[in-house]
Amino acid sequence: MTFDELPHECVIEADGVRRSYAGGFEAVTGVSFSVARGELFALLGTNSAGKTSTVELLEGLARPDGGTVRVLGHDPFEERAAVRPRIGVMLQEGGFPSDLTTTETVRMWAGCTSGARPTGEALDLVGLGHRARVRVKQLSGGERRRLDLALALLGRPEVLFLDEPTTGLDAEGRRDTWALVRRLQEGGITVLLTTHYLEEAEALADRLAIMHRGRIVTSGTTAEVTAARPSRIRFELPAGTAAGQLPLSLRAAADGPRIEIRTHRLQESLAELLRWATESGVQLIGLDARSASLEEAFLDIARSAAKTEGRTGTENENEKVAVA
Ligand SMILES: Nc1ncnc2c1ncn2[C@@H]1O[C@H](COP(=O)(O)OP(=O)(O)OP(=O)(O)O)[C@@H](O)[C@H]1O
Repeated sequence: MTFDELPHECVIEADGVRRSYAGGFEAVTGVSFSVARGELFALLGTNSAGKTSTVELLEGLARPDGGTVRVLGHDPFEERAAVRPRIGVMLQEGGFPSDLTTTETVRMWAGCTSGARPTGEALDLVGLGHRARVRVKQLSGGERRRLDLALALLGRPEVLFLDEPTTGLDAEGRRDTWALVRRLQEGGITVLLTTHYLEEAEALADRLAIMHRGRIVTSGTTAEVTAARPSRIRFELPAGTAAGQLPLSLRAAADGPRIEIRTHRLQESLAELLRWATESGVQLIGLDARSASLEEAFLDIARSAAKTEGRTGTENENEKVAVA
């Protein structure tokens, strides 16, 4: 039996989950997914898609208004005492008393954590060992996020919930956090990550789901999510050459001199374009060909969902998408 054929223990399960807020607004409208032991699952979404509202249910912070959630085989709200010691939670915004040092903060937290790591180990794990005596108010935004992470890891959790863990970190800090998350995953931890950074999901996630307006629009591995999307070839034509001169099969969206060809047959389309350019003596300026990325899949989903809802493209450009 290969590894893939072995039955994987399901550690996180959401089945038809719903959540409404006061006034009747339904923020989560029937979300289902599962995460196997040792997997990293990323929950992505447009602004206000309902990611945090969903994750809070899994963390046991609220009871779903419909459907069921299970973490490590338990209801995280009803059986909080069984679940809480085995999970680590890094909320979007942690709040610390700002006059305490990082060591005092970790010690205080350790007081309410069973089987806590030694303070120095927790700080070293997130690269804050050298900031042990610094007061929280003197830490940078990125260092505070790392302190949040140290607290989430204090009880050696089996399951880690990371809600936008790298927001506010610079590129180096973000990559350090990714490396740490990978190390933790190698040690067998299961991770549920929400992020606005598509590159972060691409770098870390075994599987992911994209949410929009309270529901999951698509899910799978990055390859599965991007498979149905077209690849893209971009270039500019030199002065004196018009888009109309391109071979018929490559007539493309032209925006001034800039041409964009969307194709499901990248190799064939590119070969045809290069043959035409060589035979016609045309120099393609800034030629760039790439397979569909998660970013494109995300934008496509946001655009088509907006169209279905009768919103304009201009409005939709406000959807928060960041590429680190
Ligand atoms: N306590 C609350 N009371 C009322 N509405 C709320 C509450 N919390 C969230 N909402 C609404 O629920 C919707 C989903 O919010 P949520 O924070 O879950 O989305 P999100 O995907 O995490 O968003 P973002 O990525 O922008 O942080 C939003 O419209 C939000 O305004």
